[in-house]
Amino acid sequence: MFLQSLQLHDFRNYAELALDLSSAKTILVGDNAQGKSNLLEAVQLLATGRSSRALRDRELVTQGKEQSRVAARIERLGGTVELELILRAGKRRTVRLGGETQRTQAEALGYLNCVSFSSIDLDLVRGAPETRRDWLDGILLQLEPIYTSLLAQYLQVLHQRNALLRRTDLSSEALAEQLPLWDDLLTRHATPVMRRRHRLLLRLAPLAQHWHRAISGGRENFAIHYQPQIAFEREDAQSVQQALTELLAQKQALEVRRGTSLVGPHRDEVELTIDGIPARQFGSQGQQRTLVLALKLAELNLLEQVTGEVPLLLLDDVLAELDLHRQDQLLGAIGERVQTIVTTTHLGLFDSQWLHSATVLTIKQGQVHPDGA
Ligand SMILES: Nc1ncnc2c1ncn2[C@@H]1O[C@H](COP(=O)(O)OP(=O)(O)OP(=O)(O)O)[C@@H](O)[C@H]1O
Repeated sequence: MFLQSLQLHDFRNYAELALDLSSAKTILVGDNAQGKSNLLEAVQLLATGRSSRALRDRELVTQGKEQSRVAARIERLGGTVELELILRAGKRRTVRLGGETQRTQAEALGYLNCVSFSSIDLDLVRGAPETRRDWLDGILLQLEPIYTSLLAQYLQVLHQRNALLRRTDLSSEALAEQLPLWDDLLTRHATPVMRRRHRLLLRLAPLAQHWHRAISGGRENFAIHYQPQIAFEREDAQSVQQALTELLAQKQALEVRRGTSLVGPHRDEVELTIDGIPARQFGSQGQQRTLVLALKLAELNLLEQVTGEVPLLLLDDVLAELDLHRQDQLLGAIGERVQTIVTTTHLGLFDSQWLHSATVLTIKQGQVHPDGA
């Protein structure tokens, strides 16, 4: 897969951009706050429908403007794909594929696959469980676009069930009457989300272990496990839903007291251990970085295995965070095959061979100039 071009209109600090990407490696260099991350964010948005930095489209549309346009031309094994996204402050998005408006955004997912790695990802190991859940979801959205609607449906049911649990005007009898319906909906929508997360981690684990051994020199034993609140002994849908229903029954009194849902994939954890010890609390900074790098490289391999296309790699200001050994591992893994866009404030951080084979573009106040301009 190759991202041939990117066009932006009134997106963040870009009034107008038409960028042709011709080499496998592009380095975007510029001072802080010039628009480097904004450009990668636009690519991420086309790949996953989400931004890791913005919660609302309003933040993505240039201040004072009504709407943004983000478009790309992607070369895939099956042919060239034109993707287009219109973002509006406070309104629905429009998604076009080959010029045709799609009914839902999910229909335009899966055409551009990318792995993003930024300094925020260093929180993948030490951050809150939500960070790891978001990471899994971001991969699943690309692997199986239908996951977008599975997750959205679950979150909607969760939201409505929480609203019910918070109601103060209901008698306990009235609540007890209404809850079983919501329990059924919650467990029914929770099950496909959890089964997909579980399967994803089973596939990611050996790949991440391979990279971890390569980077750490095989000295440590890394394990990664899905840790939902229920035992995943039997993973067929019926067993998972049954286990969730039983747990809900146990927690019901507590849920009513707290006024919130305490069971479901919104409480999932992903456990990362080094030699059996949780990396989150006990890993050194170096160990945590090695882990994150191994997870990202595993993500790259998995996307390629499943889609049959080499995904695009977006490295946002992250090389400076890695020591020379880890940089070498990363650059070695990328090799010549993986189209990579890297942002940096200093070209001095790059390996000279890499620098020679890359196209260097300077970003200044939302404009892109060829190197040296
Ligand atoms: N909706 C928006 N409208 C207009 N400008 C915006 C909008 N959102 C962000 N910006 C501008 O984009 C710039 C930030 O760009 P970006 O996050 O890409 O920085 P960067 O070049 O990656 O720098 P750093 O190295 O600090 O991360 C800021 O100048 C900010 O004011």
